[in-house]
Amino acid sequence: MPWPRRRNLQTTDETSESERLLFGGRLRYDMGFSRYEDAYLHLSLWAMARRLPRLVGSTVRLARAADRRALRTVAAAELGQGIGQAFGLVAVNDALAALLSEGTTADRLRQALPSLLVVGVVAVVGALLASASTAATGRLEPKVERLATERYLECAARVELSAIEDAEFHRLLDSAQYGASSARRMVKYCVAVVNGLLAVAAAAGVLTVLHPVLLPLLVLIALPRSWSALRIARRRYLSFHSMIEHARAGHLLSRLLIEREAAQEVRVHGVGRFLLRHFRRMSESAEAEQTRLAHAAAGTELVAAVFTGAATLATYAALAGLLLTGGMELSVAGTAVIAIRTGSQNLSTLVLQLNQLYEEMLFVQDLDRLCEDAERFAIPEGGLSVPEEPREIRFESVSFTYPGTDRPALDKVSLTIPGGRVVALVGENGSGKSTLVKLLAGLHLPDSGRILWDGTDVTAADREQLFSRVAMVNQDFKRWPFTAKANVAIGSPQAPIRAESLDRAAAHAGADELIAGLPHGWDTLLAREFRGGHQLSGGQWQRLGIARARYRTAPVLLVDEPTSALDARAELAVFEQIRALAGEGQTVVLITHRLASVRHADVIHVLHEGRLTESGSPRELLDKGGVYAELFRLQACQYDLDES
Ligand SMILES: Nc1ncnc2c1ncn2[C@@H]1O[C@H](COP(=O)(O)OP(=O)(O)OP(=O)(O)O)[C@@H](O)[C@H]1O
Repeated sequence: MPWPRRRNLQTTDETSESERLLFGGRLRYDMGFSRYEDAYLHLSLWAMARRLPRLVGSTVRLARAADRRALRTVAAAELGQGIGQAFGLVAVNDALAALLSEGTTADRLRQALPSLLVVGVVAVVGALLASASTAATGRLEPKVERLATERYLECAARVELSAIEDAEFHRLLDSAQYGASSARRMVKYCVAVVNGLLAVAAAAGVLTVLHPVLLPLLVLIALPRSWSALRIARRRYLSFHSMIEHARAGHLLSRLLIEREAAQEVRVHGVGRFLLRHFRRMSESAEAEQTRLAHAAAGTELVAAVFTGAATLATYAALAGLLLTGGMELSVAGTAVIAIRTGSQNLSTLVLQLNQLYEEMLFVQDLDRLCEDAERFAIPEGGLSVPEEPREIRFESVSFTYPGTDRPALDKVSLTIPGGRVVALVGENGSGKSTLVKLLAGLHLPDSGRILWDGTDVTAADREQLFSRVAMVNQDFKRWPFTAKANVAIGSPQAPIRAESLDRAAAHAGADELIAGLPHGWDTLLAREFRGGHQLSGGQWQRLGIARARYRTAPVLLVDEPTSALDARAELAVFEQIRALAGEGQTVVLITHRLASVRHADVIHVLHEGRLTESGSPRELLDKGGVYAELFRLQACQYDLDES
């Protein structure tokens, strides 16, 4: 049974005005060119049936890892119910045969009594087993979801920074997040499918015994519905994938409307109405896609219903024919009707559950694929050891271009960062300073050239060790929505928290008074979205960020615009402190646009459009009269500063 042609799978075509204005164009993936289609969606009904055991197998493995005892209970209870159903049908057959036989009513009832008793016992045992299975499944499901979520988070956390910035990987992150809840539901559907299979097998067995022609007829009844269910599921999944970025954008708009950072502009500039209008437009596009899917599903279901009806008619016609030609007894025909009804009901339920299992499987496969990709993009483990206190860090003709861009952010940069000194990176916006720092920290690797920590090439270095040698405060350092204590201690998250180290780090960053003034001191929650949360100003956050980097006590400190939000006095104090660090042997790489603040740096490197244009001490650069000297004088004029 072939899958629908691609033409039928396209999502609604229009690009909304909102997509164009806010996001620069169409937010739909063209699934026709996607590898997903080939790899995972060319599934015929037969191929799907063949995959089923592997599918159930992988869920069972996950469930076994989650709770072996609960799994055993579920398996035993489901098997018991299946066997019970077969016994039940046979007993119904015997009871009917007894009831329809010759003799008085009392005799026939007496004859049928043992079989009726079996039917009753089977029903009671079945109910007990079903409740045992429900309890165990309820215990199992959340554990399976937790395991799958942990797997998702681990995969996401171990990849290179470039993967996180990659749109394709992001899409996978988006869709795979549903994998964990799908894994949870797969447990339920697996149980239901196994249960359904046993029930269908029981009905099929009874039907085959009654008359061999009845079994293929039963299958015929179920086929159209299976076809339609799988076709609809596949269409839905494909649509989900092609619309995933659109859905994310819609979600983003609704979040922007309520988030704190945007709240002021939302009100003063009237952005609320603007966002709401675009939210509505985006939602309308999504609704149009849902309508398209619903229409397609209705058509498919109608076709399936016609075939199911025809197959049912054929089945009952065959039964009537058998009765009329004497090919079947009346009592047997009675059981056959019951078995066909139960069997086709069971089959329909089975198909529905298989379909749900299939849909969930697609999302679990996304999670699998994420983990495969995460493996490919993973930050490698092990490597050359990185010196604990490097004498120098050298860039040798380093070039780097961000994935998806044409212009190199760094172009053949060669420079030296002497250990235990303050080195300033200076240059206009977009000249490559932050990129240089990211490469220095091992967050990106150079496309060409080498970065050497003494003799150790960063590309071959043990990256975990490299990260442990670096403390970082960048422009958009994370403002963790935790307590002040956690916000500083997170600088060294593996180490036990020491109060005196916290106080020292705070004093260093000029944050000691700030901490003392907080309502609960170090234990004050710095997230207004929680009850009792406290709001810090930008400059206060920056002090905490600096305290965090200080708390980490790594040999190399990378500070990117550390003082942009600080008042003049605090800025001066922070630079004093940073200079003092070099005195203690720490290497400091400092990015700032405040050139007066780097007058006391040991070395200044000036970048322009990704290239190194000047290097030297502040005095040398001023004397040289190049870009630094010009920028410095410009700023000095503004502040009426003297060169000295
Ligand atoms: N994650 C990224 N993906 C793609 N391009 C990037 C990324 N980050 C920076 N760039 C580009 O790389 C170039 C250098 O950026 P970088 O942030 O290193 O400059 P900078 O000197 O630190 O600028 P600023 O002074 O404004 O902070 C810019 O053209 C920027 O657009």
